[in-house]
Amino acid sequence: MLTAVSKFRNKSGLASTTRVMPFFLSTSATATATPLCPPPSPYPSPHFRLPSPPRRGLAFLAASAPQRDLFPTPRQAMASLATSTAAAAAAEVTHLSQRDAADIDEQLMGPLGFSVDQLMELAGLSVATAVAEVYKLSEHTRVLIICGPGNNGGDGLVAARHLYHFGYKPFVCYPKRTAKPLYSGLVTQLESLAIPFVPVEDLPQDLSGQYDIVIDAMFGFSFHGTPRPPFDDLIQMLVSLSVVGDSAKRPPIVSVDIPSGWHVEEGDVSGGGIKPDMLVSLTAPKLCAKKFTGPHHFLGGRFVPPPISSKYGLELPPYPGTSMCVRIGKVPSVDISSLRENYISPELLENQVMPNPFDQFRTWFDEAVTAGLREPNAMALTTVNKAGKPSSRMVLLKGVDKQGFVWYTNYGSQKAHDLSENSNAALLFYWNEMNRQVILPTACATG
Ligand SMILES: NC(=O)C1=CN([C@@H]2O[C@H](COP(=O)(O)OP(=O)(O)OC[C@H]3O[C@@H](n4cnc5c(N)ncnc54)[C@H](O)[C@@H]3O)[C@@H](O)[C@H]2O)[C@H](O)CC1
Ligand SMILES: [K+]
Repeated sequence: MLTAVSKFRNKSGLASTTRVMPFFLSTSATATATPLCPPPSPYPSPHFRLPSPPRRGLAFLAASAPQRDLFPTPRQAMASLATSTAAAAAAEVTHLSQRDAADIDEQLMGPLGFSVDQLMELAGLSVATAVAEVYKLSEHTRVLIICGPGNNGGDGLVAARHLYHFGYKPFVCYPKRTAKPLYSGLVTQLESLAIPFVPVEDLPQDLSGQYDIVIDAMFGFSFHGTPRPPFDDLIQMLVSLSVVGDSAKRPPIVSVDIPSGWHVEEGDVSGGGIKPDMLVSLTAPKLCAKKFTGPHHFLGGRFVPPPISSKYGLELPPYPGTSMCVRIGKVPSVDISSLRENYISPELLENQVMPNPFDQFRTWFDEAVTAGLREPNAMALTTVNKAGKPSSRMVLLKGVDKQGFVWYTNYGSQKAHDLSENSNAALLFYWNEMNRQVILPTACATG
């Protein structure tokens, strides 16, 4: 049986999970022999040696499990997770003094041939991507960016532009504009996107009602002394915001490079400063970042060339893939019950589904591939042994035709063993980005 399912909201606004179009089709016309599933021609016959899966408790599967059908040990799987998130312990990461941060800046923009515009663009992009990684657009749309007079403020202006293009709705408070072409150009770019510039006096004393994120781009590593007006009041506004008890009821504060007002090396000396929820350190964390206790610490500014790394002995986590930011420190524990998604996909009605379930599957599958989903052929396979004990794992679809869905396994695997005892199995494709899933409770055939 093939069941096509799409998550949707019905017209009454009530969330509904299924408007089901069930199809019945046999994937087991030739189901006979055991043990099962050597792959049918023309597919090659892969044979993987598998260690026995753990018999009790959780099986930790590495992300590559679908391809290789491996059961890594929990320790291996956790190591893989740690690498992929590059969750380097903060203590192992180099923290820069104020002097070294300024020196590095000078060298980048001197002998190493960078321009300030370039570095600022990359810094601002890092901030925007880190924010988007943590605060999903669906729940945090309105972003207030408070920009200071120097390059930290410039990073904020650049981040505002990128956030706009990511779909957020930025508002910029930029009270002390610097009369240099770089800054006026950034302002013109934001004006051309109709991004509102909010005067300080128009900001509500309590920012909670109007904004979903507040980005603090007031001061970076050149800050010294105590903040002068109007930044003293702006910082106080963020201090009041950060003392609101329930962090879910107020906009999170994201500080760019340094929590504004903090001593660049000593941190929040008075104890009465901003307590950001997120810090995006640029190039390398400054010494004050050791005092940061919020849940999200990221590194951005993916432009450090080897001469700088070696001269300053920089120990920095690797950036994953093509990402412009990387998390530093441990991943915060999540309240699972608070995770939710508002599905706003179009309805799926029975009369919109193709009469032939294989055609419907093929259409959806091709759409998933075209949309660039990662491993759209990954599917959960559930088998049941003769004692009725079910087990699931991810495998890769290797073919589909009117006879059914094909995947490979070897005779020694647990799934092969289960299927030799009990031909009942289920397949589930889940294409999250498209709000679609396809469920196939079925019987399995030998290939
Ligand atoms: N290499 C990098 O990592 C890059 C980092 N970038 C960002 O640039 C800032 C540092 O920029 P800089 O212009 O040197 O300094 P600030 O933005 O921190 O601010 C200087 C600005 O602030 C005024 N100021 C200083 N103290 C006070 C005070 N007590 N009250 C009021 N005003 C004060 C000062 O007069 C200046 O006008 C770094 O942190 C990164 O965010 C680059 O964008 C890219 C390269
Ligand atoms: K800042």
